[in-house]
Amino acid sequence: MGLGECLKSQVLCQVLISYVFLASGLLINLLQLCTLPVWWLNKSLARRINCRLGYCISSQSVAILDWWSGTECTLYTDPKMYPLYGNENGIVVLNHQFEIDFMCGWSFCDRFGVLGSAKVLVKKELAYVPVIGWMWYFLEIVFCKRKWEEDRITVSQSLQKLRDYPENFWFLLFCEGTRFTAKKHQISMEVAEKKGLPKLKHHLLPRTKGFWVTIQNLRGTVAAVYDSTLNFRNNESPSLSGILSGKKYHADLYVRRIPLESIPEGEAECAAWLHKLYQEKDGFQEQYIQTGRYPGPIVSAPRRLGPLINWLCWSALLLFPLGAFLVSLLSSGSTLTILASLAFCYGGQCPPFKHNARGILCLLFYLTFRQRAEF
Ligand SMILES: CC/C=C\C/C=C\C/C=C\C/C=C\C/C=C\C/C=C\CCC(=O)SCCNC(=O)CCNC(=O)[C@H](O)C(C)(C)COP(=O)(O)OP(=O)(O)OC[C@H]1O[C@@H](n2cnc3c(N)ncnc32)[C@H](O)[C@@H]1OP(=O)(O)O
Ligand SMILES: CCCCCCCC/C=C\CCCCCCCC(=O)OC[C@@H](O)COP(=O)(O)O
Repeated sequence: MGLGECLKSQVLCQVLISYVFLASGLLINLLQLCTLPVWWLNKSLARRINCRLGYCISSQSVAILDWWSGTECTLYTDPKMYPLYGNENGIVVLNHQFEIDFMCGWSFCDRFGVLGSAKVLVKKELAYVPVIGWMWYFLEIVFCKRKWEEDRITVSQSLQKLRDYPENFWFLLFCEGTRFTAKKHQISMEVAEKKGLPKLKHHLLPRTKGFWVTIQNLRGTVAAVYDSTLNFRNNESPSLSGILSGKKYHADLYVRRIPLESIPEGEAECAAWLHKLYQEKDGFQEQYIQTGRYPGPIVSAPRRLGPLINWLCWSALLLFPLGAFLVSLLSSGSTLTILASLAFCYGGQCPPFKHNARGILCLLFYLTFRQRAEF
């Protein structure tokens, strides 16, 4: 193991990264709160400011993925469509299988200049997660309760508000509605059978109502659906903790641009269209598993320096006071205080506390990533 890898695998590094993310995130949340008066004076300006502030948070996750772990993201798409990406509004339909799929999504957003304005339909519970959830509130992210009787009104209202959004945005939809597991797949295929729909091998049966309501409300605002299929090389299942400890993965994303006019308007026709799309997506997944690649050419969408610069600036800003505090602690000369601090910092690496340190570090992520067993 080289020096770089050894450094990245240190729990202390991961604690420092998390500290920078949390401290800067809360500070940015506070700044977002301060933009509230601007909303009443100049809504468009408030939205643009919040895009920049949101970028300061989400691009840290991109920096961890692209620069800290060195994960590579390869794009398969029609080169003729490439100039449109980032220069129009799009609805992204993505498979939901991997723990870090949202990070790869954000990385592609950054590569096309729409990271600050990226939107998504997320479960309401995520709105209460500090930093990310609070940031989303100011970015006008669309929350759903996964109770159609309520969502049909609230989701429509939130989508209508995006019609005069001042920046180009991508609206991400995980139509499967939850992350893929074997058990959920089995239940979902039973539903498919009851509905007389063809079975899918690599996807859950898509939930069609959210897609239909999105198309209906964003028609005229959004130019196309970006049908996107994500996979990782070597059959890897990447994890957030792997990324944090510097493990490099290789993501492949296949994107097809489908003009919105070609999607039927009626609810039943739109649902049938989405089911057909997922059958095609299933075929692309199968092809990837069999051959290690998607149909179509690879186009270059390189990682950008912005996230790295943003991350380094926040790190410098927030690690400096921490370092100054440690120096003052050491120079205090109190043996007891120094020993207590060392025990606090390194205790997490000694058995039986080894996993506790990571446990504390990942508490926030646990709240977010826990899977609902009852689904
Ligand atoms: C160039 C590069 C391109 C792309 C780059 C890629 C991406 C970048 C883009 C943006 C990035 C931005 C942000 C990313 C950041 C973070 C995102 C992170 C995480 C979000 C994760 C989530 O929160 S996912 C959960 C929330 N989302 C959804 O649920 C969406 C899908 N769901 C729906 O649409 C639902 O319809 C609903 C939520 C609107 C309403 O749900 P409800 O359950 O009330 O109704 P349903 O219609 O779904 O259910 C009733 C019908 O479903 C049938 N049924 C029952 N059981 C099942 C089952 N197990 N499977 C399937 N279907 C089932 C039931 O029979 C009913 O059928 P009907 O025929 O009567 O409709
Ligand atoms: C710490 C260093 C910087 C790392 C940056 C990473 C930021 C991560 C912080 C908080 C995470 C918030 C992002 C939310 C994305 C979570 C995706 C998710 O939760 O999917 C669950 C969804 O499928 C449905 O779940 P269930 O059907 O309820 O099961």
